[in-house]
Amino acid sequence: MIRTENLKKVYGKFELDCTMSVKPGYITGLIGKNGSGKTTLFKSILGLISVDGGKAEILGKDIRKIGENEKQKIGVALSDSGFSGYLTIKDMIIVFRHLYKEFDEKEFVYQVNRFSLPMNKKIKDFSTGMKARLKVIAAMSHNADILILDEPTAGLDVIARDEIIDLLRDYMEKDENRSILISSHISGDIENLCDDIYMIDDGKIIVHEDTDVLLSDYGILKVDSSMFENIEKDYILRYIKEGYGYRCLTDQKIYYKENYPDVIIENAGIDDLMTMMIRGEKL
Ligand SMILES: Nc1ncnc2c1ncn2[C@@H]1O[C@H](COP(=O)(O)OP(=O)(O)OP(=O)(O)O)[C@@H](O)[C@H]1O
Repeated sequence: MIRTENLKKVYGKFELDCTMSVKPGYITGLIGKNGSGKTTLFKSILGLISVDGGKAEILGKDIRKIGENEKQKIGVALSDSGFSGYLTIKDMIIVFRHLYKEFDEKEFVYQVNRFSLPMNKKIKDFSTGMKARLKVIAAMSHNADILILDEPTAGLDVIARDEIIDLLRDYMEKDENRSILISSHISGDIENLCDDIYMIDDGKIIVHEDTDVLLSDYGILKVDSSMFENIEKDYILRYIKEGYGYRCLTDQKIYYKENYPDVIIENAGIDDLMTMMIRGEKL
């Protein structure tokens, strides 16, 4: 549904260079620390900024050739843009009736009421949580096949984040060919929601893995210096020297469990993985 191939964007010393894909029926997560390039990648995919090389396709079409029909099938919520603060939800409904052929007004109003969003209040006076909920339900309001959501849970408390995650699950359940590309720097949100995870650092994809594989196969080994000298290193992706010895990231946890029963092996969450991939050294 989305495919990029060496999609490039240069801002001074920062260079985005990303190859990735979002498959139908999948929720694909993009995780990366602040400034790693998530918003730049989304804007490049959507053709909202000029790019410096590579390709991007949405729904099988080059982004530069995308027409009105395809645009109707994409729902977008970006982190640094939104609706004019001077509009109310009532005003937005009028805009959406004209903008989207498949605007589902009944469902949109249902969601607005469900989240107790005020119809007649100017959006600039909404709280962060209200604006975030509105962005997501607006992106979902017109029967899009694909949602592109940049940090939809940023700045929200845990309850509000869960609500948005539930909304996204409901959206996927309605049609098995829908897909979502979502970015976050909150690893828990990505881990709970996504089928497929890309990790971005300094504009480059550093890990791409199925969430299930990531949680089942990746692990952190804790070894002392002599064990570190002797252990099989073919499956160690990164290591960090610490007081007692070494922390090592592997994508073959079972191999070490079977062959080195005395070694402490912890499960690697997404935060551990990101820390190890970014701060750790390669052998
Ligand atoms: N319009 C711009 N002009 C110059 N540099 C930019 C511009 N937009 C982004 N950058 C730079 O590109 C890099 C990536 O920024 P980007 O906003 O894509 O990161 P991000 O991962 O979305 O960060 P965050 O999680 O903080 O939103 C940063 O170094 C940023 O300073």
